[in-house]
Amino acid sequence: EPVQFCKKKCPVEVTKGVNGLEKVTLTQNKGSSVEVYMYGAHVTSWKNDQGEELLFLSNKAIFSPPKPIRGGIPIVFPQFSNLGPLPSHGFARNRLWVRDDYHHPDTVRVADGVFVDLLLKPTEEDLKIWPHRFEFRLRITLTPRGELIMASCVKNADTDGQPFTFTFAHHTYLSVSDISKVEVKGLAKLDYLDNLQNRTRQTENRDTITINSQFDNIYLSTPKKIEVLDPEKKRTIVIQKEGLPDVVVWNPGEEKAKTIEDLGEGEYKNFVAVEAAAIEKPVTLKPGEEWEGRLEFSTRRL
Ligand SMILES: O=P(O)(O)OC[C@H]1O[C@H](O)[C@H](O)[C@@H](O)[C@@H]1O
Repeated sequence: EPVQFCKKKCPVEVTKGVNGLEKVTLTQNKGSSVEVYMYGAHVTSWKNDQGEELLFLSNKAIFSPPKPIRGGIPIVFPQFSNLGPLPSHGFARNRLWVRDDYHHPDTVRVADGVFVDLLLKPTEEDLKIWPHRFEFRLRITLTPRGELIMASCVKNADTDGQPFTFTFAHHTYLSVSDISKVEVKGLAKLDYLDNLQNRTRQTENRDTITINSQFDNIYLSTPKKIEVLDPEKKRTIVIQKEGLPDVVVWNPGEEKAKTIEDLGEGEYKNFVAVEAAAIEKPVTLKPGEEWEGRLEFSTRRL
């Protein structure tokens, strides 16, 4: 008989998820929860105090390594898209991360709440395609008020080696009732790179972004706060970030969605990817140096 520590539901539970993949569930008393797969350090679910799911997860998501999981919050590291020699979006999203409960870098800000600490280090195989001894620490916190916080710390652990350079994104699939009604606020007047036009630089002239077809822009040097309004669900998802200057806004639209095998029919309507990122100015770390990023999600009634 295992010793029972928690009389109530354990705030941090490790169970087997889809296909037996290890999953960590964080819960708070008021009913909020977060689910994280060790495969990819991939958050697949976040529910607020009202028990509403805020993240989109495809009905056809494939939980089978090395396929990345379609939906939730994939970690894009050390390369965004095809901006380098690695496979698109790097490899962190299709590696098995480990629990890192005993090493808390002082530099990562601790918030009140339940959290899990995850770690990714390169295998010998990884070093063949990206020859840099990095340590990626990720603390995923669920606050007492049901907010989700992702705190990242990347270290160049190759103490007598070379500097390395990376790009990064939290590829967040936010759940929305209808993509054509969603409003993204906080990106007015900013320059962006249009991924659909060879990343040519343009300027956003709208105050509020609405999406009616395939959309794939990298907004540059964005403010710390971005809001995603869902009028049908009468709620706003608030994104606050530090160390992540860029924001990718992506939706494949109807035609492109049909070519994505792990996306169900019509499911493109039910998400908008709003990705806090560091892309335009890649991050370079000398041996021993660390980089930090912080992302916080909360909800508000409209
Ligand atoms: O299908 P994936 O490799 O997960 O990439 C999905 C999408 O990620 C980002 O949002 C890029 O800006 C898009 O160009 C890409 O299509």
